[in-house]
Amino acid sequence: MSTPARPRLGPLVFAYALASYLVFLATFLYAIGFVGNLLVPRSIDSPALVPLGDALLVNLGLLGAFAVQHSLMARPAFKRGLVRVLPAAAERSTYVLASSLALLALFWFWQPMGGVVWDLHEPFARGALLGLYAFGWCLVLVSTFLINHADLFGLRQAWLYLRGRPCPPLAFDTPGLYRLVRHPLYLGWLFAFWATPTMTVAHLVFALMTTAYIVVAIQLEENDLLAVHPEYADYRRRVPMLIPNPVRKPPAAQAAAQHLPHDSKRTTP
Ligand SMILES: C[S@@+](CC[C@H](N)C(=O)[O-])C[C@H]1O[C@@H](n2cnc3c(N)ncnc32)[C@H](O)[C@@H]1O
Repeated sequence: MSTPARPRLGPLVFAYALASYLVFLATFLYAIGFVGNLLVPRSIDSPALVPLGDALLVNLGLLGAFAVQHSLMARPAFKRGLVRVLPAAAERSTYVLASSLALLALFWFWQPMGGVVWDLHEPFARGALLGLYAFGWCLVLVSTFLINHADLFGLRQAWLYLRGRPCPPLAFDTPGLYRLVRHPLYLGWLFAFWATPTMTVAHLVFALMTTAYIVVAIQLEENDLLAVHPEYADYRRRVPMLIPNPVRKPPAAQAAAQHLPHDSKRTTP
């Protein structure tokens, strides 16, 4: 059997993917410190430097810029344009790098606003909210592994390209938490952005705007998923978007109730 030819740009594309992934990792860690006011030089609640109105304008601009970058670059038409100028194997890494840089810019130029919306003093309540904060970030990380961490961050595509192998798209799957809700990763973000013992005005603006963005992003993402995976329509009918339904029957019981065979790993959450 002949070994596949290795593309000339393989090592470069793989190095780019690795570098983009490292930038993402640094951004992810910084985000935990930024939102939680932990260990970073500039956080969401650093001392206010400019008047409230100016700070609000800057922050809304930063959040808007991130939303536009993140959603525009995820659209299939944009991706088609990008792979005319870049190897397809570098497309996802470019998205990861651009999203990380947009977030780092947001963290760096963010203007704290002062003002306290709520501040819990009771140690148990504070501990509980900090626990939910940590839970949110863990949920984000675990969800990336459930979908496919290496694919989500462009490493799989670059690795297969380096080896001269084809990169078939992943089949649609609904593993683990994806059987409870359709968007566990976004749910993790919601926990991470809202669970705080001290809610400031700046933090509230951040949480409100990111929540609005998540709702819009879900619509766009689901339209794209429906176009590629027709079985998503059935999945969407049966599995809640963000809030698990504790009385929902497991899939096997649903199939039995409807006298349907229960055998599909991929299409039955
Ligand atoms: C940042 S992830 C967020 C996934 C999901 N919205 C969530 O909150 O867990 C976005 C990528 O995941 C992919 N995706 C979403 N649901 C998926 C599923 N059930 N199986 C595989 N990929 C999925 C989308 O196509 C998109 O490329």
